[in-house]
Amino acid sequence: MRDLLQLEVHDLEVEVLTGIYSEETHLPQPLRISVTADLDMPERFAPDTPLSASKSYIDLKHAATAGLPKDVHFTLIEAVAEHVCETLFVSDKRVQRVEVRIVKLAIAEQGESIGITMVRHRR
Ligand SMILES: Nc1nc2c(c(=O)[nH]1)N=C([C@H](O)[C@@H](O)CO)CN2
Repeated sequence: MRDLLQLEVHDLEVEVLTGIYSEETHLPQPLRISVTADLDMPERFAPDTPLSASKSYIDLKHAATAGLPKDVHFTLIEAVAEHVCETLFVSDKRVQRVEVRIVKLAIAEQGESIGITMVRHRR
């Protein structure tokens, strides 16, 4: 089995224009987004191995925050997850798989978490 490195960022709260219903189409709403990216990695990380041998986890944070367009309405949160996946695949060919979990915070009634998890593999 191949070794892999998983970069992770969890529980980012991001305002995104998303939703099916008319009351959701004008104002951004809060989503909780977590991202895991599977990366090819070198044979070994030595003490002096530079960051270029890996990938900054800050890139994941950027893909799920500033990298999301403010002026696009995403009908489904699936499309938000898709955008995050595409950003990471395009940014680095070593990224082989991306998992994005999105919880739509505004629809919780008693603290439950409602949303999706998308897993995409590089095609
Ligand atoms: N799989 C999905 N189901 C639903 C979504 C969605 O984005 N993906 N969105 C909605 C509505 O926007 C809802 O959250 C508004 O309360 C319903 N189901």
